[in-house]
Amino acid sequence: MSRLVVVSNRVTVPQKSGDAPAGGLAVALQAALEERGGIWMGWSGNSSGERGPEKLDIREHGNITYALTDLTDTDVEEYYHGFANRVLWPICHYRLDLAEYGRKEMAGYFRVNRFFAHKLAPLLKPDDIIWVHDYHLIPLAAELRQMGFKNKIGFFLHIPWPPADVLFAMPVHEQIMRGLSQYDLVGFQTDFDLDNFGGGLVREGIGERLEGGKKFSTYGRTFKGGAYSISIETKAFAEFAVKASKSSMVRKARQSVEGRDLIIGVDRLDYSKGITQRIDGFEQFLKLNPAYQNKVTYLQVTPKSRSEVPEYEQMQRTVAEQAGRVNGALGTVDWVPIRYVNRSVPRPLLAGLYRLAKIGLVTPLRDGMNLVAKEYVAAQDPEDPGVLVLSRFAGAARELSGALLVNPYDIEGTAHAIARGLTMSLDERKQRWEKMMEHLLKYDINRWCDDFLKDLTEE
Ligand SMILES: O=P(O)(O)OC[C@H]1O[C@H](O[C@H]2O[C@H](CO)[C@@H](O)[C@H](O)[C@H]2O)[C@H](O)[C@@H](O)[C@@H]1O
Ligand SMILES: O=c1ccn([C@@H]2O[C@H](COP(=O)(O)OP(=O)(O)O)[C@@H](O)[C@H]2O)c(=O)[nH]1
Repeated sequence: MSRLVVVSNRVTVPQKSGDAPAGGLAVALQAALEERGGIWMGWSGNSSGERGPEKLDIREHGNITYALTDLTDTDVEEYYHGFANRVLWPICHYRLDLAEYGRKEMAGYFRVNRFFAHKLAPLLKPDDIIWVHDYHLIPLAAELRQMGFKNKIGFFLHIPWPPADVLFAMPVHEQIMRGLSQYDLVGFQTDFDLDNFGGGLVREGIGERLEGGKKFSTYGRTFKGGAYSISIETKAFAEFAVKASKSSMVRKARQSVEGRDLIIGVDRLDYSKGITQRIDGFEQFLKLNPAYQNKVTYLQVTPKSRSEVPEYEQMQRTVAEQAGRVNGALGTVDWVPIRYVNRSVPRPLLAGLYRLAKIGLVTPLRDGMNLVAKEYVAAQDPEDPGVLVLSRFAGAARELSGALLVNPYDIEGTAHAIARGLTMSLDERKQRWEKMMEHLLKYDINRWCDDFLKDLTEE
């Protein structure tokens, strides 16, 4: 069997404590690679004023070889903060208003991709299967092809792909599309994203959809496309949640809510996650349903993310102020309606908290998939499952039809869904949960990985 070489910007080498990293890509790739073994190459997360050592930092853990490279401060500024997170991220999340395009950042993005290709090249063998992940590294295949590599190279985009009119607002959209054409398979989270991609090629007159959208022809190449919904280790996570719910930390959390119903939200501090609209929805719920005042606690776990990017820094203040305002207005001497935790919580504890919560509130304005939604479902007690309130704009909504689907821009709609979830009969909760759990057991992280690699390697 060919060796698998995974490349992504974010690589998280397991710590001694066994803590899983926050961020779905790292969590999912860790699980996928543990099963198969292989190389995982990417950014170490470190940077300095000058280019670091020539050699990659190689670390072995189980059957995974981690190959890490440092970047310079300028690289991080231009490639990661600048182009990836201030142009591609907002555009792909339909936020043209937040895109800050600059030629310097764009050049830095392409430069770092070339740098990654040169770092990766010495590790590669002719029959390696290369699997590149996410928007940071779209031009990587083109760089490798230029260096003469003929390997099968696949690409998976973890975030949404927008419709043509949104994409074309990005001045370098053509270079980006051209970059994607150098892969053998380009995978998206949902059929909607795949459709947007094909639609963009056709609209711009630069390509064709073949075989009903399963293949594309553009820039002189024909390559496959597909939708592969990323997932979790469903069975293991469910077992994990049972164990975690008996831990002292979760016991303490249970005691601290003093018999109130727990509502949980877990998201990186990111404008795409709809946190401010969600808090408005919760406030509205309390106002419309005063009988629930002092009867529910909403726990929002929100680790800091990309804090050097101005929009994220600003959001940190906004959310903290908003939670403070709601607590000030509606809280009482013995009840704090919103518990806002602005740091990362280890996944074992999260699993137990999900199981404790009557409602999982997952309301992004736009999200590639959202693994938190899947984790919440997997963690539930089959005899007394909680209710998932899920944004229709999360990739996960294409699969989790047992959730209460909401439009996150409709604040009252979210408020009503919370009320509906809290009063739902046990029979209906079970029915909805069983449907979702059955799906997640079948379509878990291994299925995602197998399906993608099968399509990449088969002729
Ligand atoms: O690496 P960071 O800049 O700290 O950000 C964390 C990750 O955020 C994004 O995650 C996406 O991937 C998830 C798994 O496929 C998906 O469920 C979620 O909807 C996406 O937002 C980003 O795409 C990753 O590259 C980042 O590592
Ligand atoms: O404090 C936290 C917050 C999140 N996560 C994990 O980070 C991932 C978030 O993935 P998701 O796809 O929901 O969103 P992303 O952050 O990748 O956009 C999930 O596995 C969470 O369990 C975590 O371990 N600790």
